[in-house]
Amino acid sequence: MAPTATTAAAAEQQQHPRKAVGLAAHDASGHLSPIRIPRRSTGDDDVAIKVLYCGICHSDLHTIKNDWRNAIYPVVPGHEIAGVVTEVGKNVAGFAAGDRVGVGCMVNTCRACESCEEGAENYCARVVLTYNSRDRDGAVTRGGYSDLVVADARFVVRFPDALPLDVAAPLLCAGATVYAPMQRHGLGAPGSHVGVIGLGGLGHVAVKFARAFGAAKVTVISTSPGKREEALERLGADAFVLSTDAAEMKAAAGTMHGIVNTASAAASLHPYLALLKPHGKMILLGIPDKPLQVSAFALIGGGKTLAGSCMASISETQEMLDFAAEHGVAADVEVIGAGEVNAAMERLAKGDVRYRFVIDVGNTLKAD
Ligand SMILES: NC(=O)C1=CN([C@@H]2O[C@H](COP(=O)(O)OP(=O)(O)OC[C@H]3O[C@@H](n4cnc5c(N)ncnc54)[C@H](OP(=O)(O)O)[C@@H]3O)[C@@H](O)[C@H]2O)C=CC1
Ligand SMILES: O=C/C=C/c1ccc(O)c(O)c1
Ligand SMILES: [Zn+2]
Ligand SMILES: [Zn+2]
Repeated sequence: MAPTATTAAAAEQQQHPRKAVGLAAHDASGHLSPIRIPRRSTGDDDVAIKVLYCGICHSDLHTIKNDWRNAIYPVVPGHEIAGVVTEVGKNVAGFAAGDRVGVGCMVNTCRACESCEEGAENYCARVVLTYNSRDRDGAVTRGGYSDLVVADARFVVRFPDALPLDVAAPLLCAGATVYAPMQRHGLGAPGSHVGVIGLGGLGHVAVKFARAFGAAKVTVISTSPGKREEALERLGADAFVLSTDAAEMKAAAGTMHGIVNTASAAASLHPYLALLKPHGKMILLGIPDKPLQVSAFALIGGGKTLAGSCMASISETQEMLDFAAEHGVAADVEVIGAGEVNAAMERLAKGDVRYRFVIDVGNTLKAD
């Protein structure tokens, strides 16, 4: 006999006896409201974390609005989770109570496939995302818009002391997601010219990492003229191209060794691919709700590469945090209270954030 909703809930309650408070969306309106969520007891390989901050990634907005048609409601988003360890399981050696730790985009994998074996967990076909995924026990994962998370130690990273948690939380997704492919493909390497499409959460951190890598030139390609001055005066970009300005796009054509594409909405790739030098690479990170189209000539002409990249491995994420601490890279954040999260989502949808909202979970998300 198929389990009913009540038997499934009872089973989850038994497996997950702890109660946490979170923020959940119950439908594609994306409206977030308080919810009590079950959390598992701290297992032998687990780390229990008191959440202090959680970044708001555009993937959170895509998911609660069901842009990708994969929402498992109620969705508790959040995969830029920063906090302190409260308890560790008996097999956990690398973490102790009081440690400053984070959880990013994934909380489990199959641990046996080629990707897992080579430390590329982010490419495991059975990766379990921090939220909106089914874990191996069948429970739906719920993310860091909550006051407590319990995660396997394999998927927990440590914040260097030099990184304050509020500005470091967005590095767990935005930072890791741009750092990993930029390193893998040499984007932003010394002597190179790198372009960044989309000056948002991922984009502004990509500019900072390119600067820190020693890029010869960093160009922001943006739909927002209002971001020009800040990109040039404060974020460290050398040039700013307004993508809606044909003359500016023409002047930049054929000048870039690589481009990091973080656009969150569907846009023709052709004008952007034209910015690449011959044999240039575009790394596609943005996940619009509609498929992208590309003509063969846009890639064949010039021998250009279009490559996707998904999140980052745990080792790449820890390497990125250590690099960021050493080179003074952190996110530009607007810290908000839990009660402001719906207004923040509306602003994020309009690109009205400089450049990452971060929820002050520790001080503002509490059980009634
Ligand atoms: N591949 C992966 O593993 C990951 C993918 N993502 C995805 O990356 C995307 C960006 O995430 P995030 O940085 O948090 O989002 P943000 O909303 O912070 O930034 C996205 C930026 O894209 C630009 N943009 C928006 N619409 C358009 C458009 N029509 N054409 C061109 N540019 C546009 C805007 O920049 P501007 O105003 O300068 O034009 C905007 O600020 C999302 O789709 C997210 O789901 C996120 C993390 C991991
Ligand atoms: O925002 C970070 C993660 C995005 C993402 C990667 C892979 C996948 O299947 C998703 O649903 C989201
Ligand atoms: Zn994300
Ligand atoms: Zn695997």
